[in-house]
Amino acid sequence: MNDVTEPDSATLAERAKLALGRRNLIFIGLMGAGKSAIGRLTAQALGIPFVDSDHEIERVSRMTVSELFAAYGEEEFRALEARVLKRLLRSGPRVVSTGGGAYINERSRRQIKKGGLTVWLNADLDVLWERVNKRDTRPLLKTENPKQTLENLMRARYPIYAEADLVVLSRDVKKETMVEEVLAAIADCKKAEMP
Ligand SMILES: Nc1ncnc2c1ncn2[C@@H]1O[C@H](COP(=O)(O)OP(=O)(O)O)[C@@H](O)[C@H]1O
Ligand SMILES: O=C(O)C1=C[C@@H](OP(=O)(O)O)[C@@H](O)[C@H](O)C1
Ligand SMILES: [Mg+2]
Repeated sequence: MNDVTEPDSATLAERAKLALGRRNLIFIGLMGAGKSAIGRLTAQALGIPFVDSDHEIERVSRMTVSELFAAYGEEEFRALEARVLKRLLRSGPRVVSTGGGAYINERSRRQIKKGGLTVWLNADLDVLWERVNKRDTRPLLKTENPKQTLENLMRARYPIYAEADLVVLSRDVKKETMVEEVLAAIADCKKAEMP
C-alpha cells in the first residue's frame, strides 16, 4: 500500500512543507525578481500564510512605498521596514516576501537570517528590466537612466543576496515552474531546523 505520508510518495509541496517545518520562507532579491508574485504562489502551494513586507508597510502607514520615500526618505523607510519585518518573522511557518532592499540593510538582514530559510530569486538585468519598466511604483528607479541604476544595484547587492540559503534562477518561464523549483530547493535543503 502506498502511504502518502511517506517521503518518497509525498508530493513535492508536502516534502517541502515537511523540510520547512516551523520556519518561515523568506524571499529576497532585486526589484522585479518575482518575490511578491512567486512568494504568494509558493505559500498557496505549501498551504501556509503569505505576507509581503511592502504591503504590510503600506497597510500600517496608510501610505504607498513611493509616498513614504518622498515624505521621509529611504533611511526612515528602512527603519520602518526593519520594525515590520521583526514582527512578521516572529512566528512561522509563513512565506514572507521582502522588498529588494530589506536584505541589504544590516538590521533587517540579521532578522531575516534568524527568521527562517531564505531564498534568493536571482535574475539577469534584461529579465528584471522587462518587468520593472512597465510600472512606476519603485522610487529608487525614478532616475535619469533607470536601467543603469538597476545594473548598479545588481553589482552592489548580488554579493549580499548570495548569502541566501537557497538560490533559484528567475527567468522567463511560467510562474508555476518557478514555484516548483522553489519547492524542490526547499525539499532538497540540508540546512537543519534550529531547535
Ligand atoms: N516567472 C515570471 N514570468 C513572468 N512574469 C513574472 C514572473 N515572475 C514575476 N513576474 C511578473 O514580474 C513583475 C514583477 O514581479 P514582482 O513579484 O512584483 O517582483 P518583486 O516583488 O521581486 O519586485 C510582476 O508583474 C509579476 O507578475
Ligand atoms: O530594492 C529596493 O530597495 C526596493 C524594492 C521595492 O520592493 P520590490 O523589490 O518588491 O520591488 C520596495 O521595497 C522599495 O521600492 C525599495
Ligand atoms: Mg515585491
